[in-house]
Amino acid sequence: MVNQLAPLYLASQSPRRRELLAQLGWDARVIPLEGEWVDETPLAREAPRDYVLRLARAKAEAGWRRREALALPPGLVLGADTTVSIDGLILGKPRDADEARHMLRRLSGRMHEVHTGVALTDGTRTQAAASTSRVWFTALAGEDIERYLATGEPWDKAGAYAYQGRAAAFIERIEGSASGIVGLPLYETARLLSVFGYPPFP
Ligand SMILES: Cc1cn([C@H]2C[C@H](O)[C@@H](COP(=O)(O)OP(=O)(O)OP(=O)(O)O)O2)c(=O)[nH]c1=O
Repeated sequence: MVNQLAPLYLASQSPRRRELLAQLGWDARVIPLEGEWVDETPLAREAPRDYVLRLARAKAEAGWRRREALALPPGLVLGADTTVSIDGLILGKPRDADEARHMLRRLSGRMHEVHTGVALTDGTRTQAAASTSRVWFTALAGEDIERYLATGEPWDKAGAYAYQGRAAAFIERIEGSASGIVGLPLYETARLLSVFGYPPFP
C-alpha cells in the first residue's frame, strides 16, 4: 500500500521530471541540490550512456546527502540526466544563443540520439538505468532556427530543443522512449522502483 511506502524524493530542478513522475501518480518532493555541486564535465572518451548513468547516480547520491542534511525522513531519492549525442559529441544545454544556433544547425536534416540516465538510491545502494532514443529532425532553414531561438525554448534543454514543445514541428519521427527524450524514461523508472519494492504507480 502506498501509505506504507517511504517518500520518493526528486533530486532535480527540472519541472519536466516532476511532471513525468506525476504522470505515474507519484507526488515526488523536490530536494534542492544547493551546497552539493555535481560536476557535469564529461570524462575523456566517455560514452554518452556511461556519462548520463554516472551523472544520474551522482545527482541521486547528492540528493541523499541533502536529504540527510535537511533532516527529511528516509525514502528513495531519484536523480536523472539527459544528453544529446551526434557526431561523437555530447550536446548539453546551450550556454548562449550562438551555441544553441550551432547545435540546431548540427541537428538539422539528421538523426541524433537522446540518452537519459535515471538512478534511485536508498542510501545503502544505488541502482541506475539508461534509455537511448533516436530523433529525426527535418532540414531547418536559417529562418526556422531564428524563429525557434526566439521562443526561448532552447535554454534549459539538452541539444537546444524541446520535443514536448515547439520543436515537435521539426521532428519527423522518434524511436525509443518519448518520456526519456523529455527527461525521465518512465518504463525504466518503474523497473527501478520495483527493485526497491515500490509499485510502478501508487
Ligand atoms: C532533448 C530534450 C531535452 N529536454 C530537457 C530535459 C532536461 O531537463 C534537460 C537536460 O538537462 P539535465 O542536465 O539532464 O537536467 P536539468 O539540469 O534540467 O535538471 P536537474 O539536473 O536539476 O535534474 O533537457 C527536454 O525538455 N526536451 C527535449 O526534447
